[in-house]
Amino acid sequence: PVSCGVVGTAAPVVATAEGDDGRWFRQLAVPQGLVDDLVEEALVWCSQHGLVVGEKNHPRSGKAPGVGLLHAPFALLPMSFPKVYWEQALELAPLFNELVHRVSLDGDFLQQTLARTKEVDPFTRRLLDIHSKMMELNKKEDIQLGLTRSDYMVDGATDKLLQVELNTISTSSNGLACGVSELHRNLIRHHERELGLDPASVVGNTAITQHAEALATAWAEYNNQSAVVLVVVQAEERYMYDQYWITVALREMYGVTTIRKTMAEIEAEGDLRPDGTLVINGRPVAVVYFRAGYSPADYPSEAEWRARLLIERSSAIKCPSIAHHLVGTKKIQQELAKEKVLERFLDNKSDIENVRKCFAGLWSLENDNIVNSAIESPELFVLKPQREGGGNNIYGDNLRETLIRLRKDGSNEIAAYILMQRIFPPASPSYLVREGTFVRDNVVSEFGIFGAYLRNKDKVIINDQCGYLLRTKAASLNEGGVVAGYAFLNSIFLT
Ligand SMILES: Nc1ncnc2c1ncn2[C@@H]1O[C@H](COP(=O)(O)OP(=O)(O)O)[C@@H](O)[C@H]1O
Ligand SMILES: N[C@H](CCC(=O)N[C@@H](CS)C(=O)NCCC(=O)O)C(=O)O
Ligand SMILES: [Mg+2]
Repeated sequence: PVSCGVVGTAAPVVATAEGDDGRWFRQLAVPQGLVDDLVEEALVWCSQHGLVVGEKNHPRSGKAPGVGLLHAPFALLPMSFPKVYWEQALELAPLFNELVHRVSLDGDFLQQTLARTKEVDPFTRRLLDIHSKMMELNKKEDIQLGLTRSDYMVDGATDKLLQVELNTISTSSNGLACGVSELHRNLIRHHERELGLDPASVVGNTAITQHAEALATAWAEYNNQSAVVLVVVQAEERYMYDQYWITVALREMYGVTTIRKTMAEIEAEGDLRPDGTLVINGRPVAVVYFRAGYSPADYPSEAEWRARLLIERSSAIKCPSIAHHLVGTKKIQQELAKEKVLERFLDNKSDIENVRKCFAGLWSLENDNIVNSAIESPELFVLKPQREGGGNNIYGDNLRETLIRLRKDGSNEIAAYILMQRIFPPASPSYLVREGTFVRDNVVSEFGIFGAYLRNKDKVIINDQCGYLLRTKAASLNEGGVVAGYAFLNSIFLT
């Protein structure tokens, strides 16, 4: 293993990503002769149970449901996952929910921390402008709904569970994640003897029911029986089936109506009543559930920014509010990792310790020692812009060249990025299925716990974990993400 003289934090000793050092993280073993049958059964199951995405080559698969379907990418069988990490992540969920809420209340902290980024990153600036307008209006959000997801990787060198990021907007795969654990249970049930695992060992996923419950409870808090839940979506959405799992459950379990609108449609069809009610074509909106709006691509014109401002100014419950959205930026993640900052937002010492324990190395580019280390050993770091949705990070030689360019230019563009310690999870062989065929590859996994936080003034109505997401990808890949096209949906059985 290579250690690097990274100053200012425990030197991350790098475990090799090659070879099978999976230790406790292993796909359930499957007799070689059974693989083809399992793949065929799994593909049939996906088709019959809506574990599907829109097929990217089909012209209308992102426009109309039921058109151009393809099974979602999945790992053939579940991954063993040590109970100790599962329990640690569960315990952290309500702490991160509370942290997000507390930080979202400190408008000055958000504005100051992002002030440098604002100068060089137009997207973050537009979000901050809406946030500062709300501060000028002294806009209070009595009812707050946060549907978060905290993503982790186990660092192979230290066996520590380290947070990759905290998502506060459009946390997705909450629908499909449930499907893949059902798929695995089904396969194991039909081959229990050959696979030697009790199907009940596959950890059930409560993400659909708990997200629906949180949205329905927020809708009830708004207390207008004729109001709807507005789902903000992209015009082209091949992940719509993940979203429909939540909105269909909302209707079937709670009788709550949802409407799907793009930001452009909201600008064209939306209005504010004098009492602040947001109406879309005359229908009052209780909750705005953002499944878009997290990326510059979601704001192709000023119309979309006007829609975001209209929503923010309204009395609708925003999931998330602009403040909650900003808390989820990578810059804030990096700031919260600085000494003594958590103490500003959390009271309980052991809570603070538990949160801090899962932080990986996180630095701004003003830290010359770290930038030098990263130029010297770029493979030990990840360079991150303030972007969400997967596929945005910079690695390896590109990371080194970017840092050298930024240093040479002496530009304040450095404030658009953060540097993060690269985490090397233990790798192990696994069968992965995409577009009807399987490959066997050495893989690493990223484990996310969804969180739901609902508060009405001082009353905390929900503060809980609400299901999980395991994403598995080839160990040779830098980037991750299912929508971004790198990772496969997976499930776990505890060991
Ligand atoms: N510190 C890290 N170490 C290893 N891989 C990382 C790290 N940070 C991000 N990644 C990889 O990049 C992917 C995207 O990074 P992330 O910070 O989650 O950005 P996004 O908000 O776009 O999802 C992650 O899913 C993971 O696969
Ligand atoms: N199309 C949008 C996708 C929204 C989206 O990319 N969300 C990010 C956090 S911002 C995320 O949670 N990604 C987990 C699944 C993955 O790995 O791709 C939607 O369906 O809402
Ligand atoms: Mg991510």
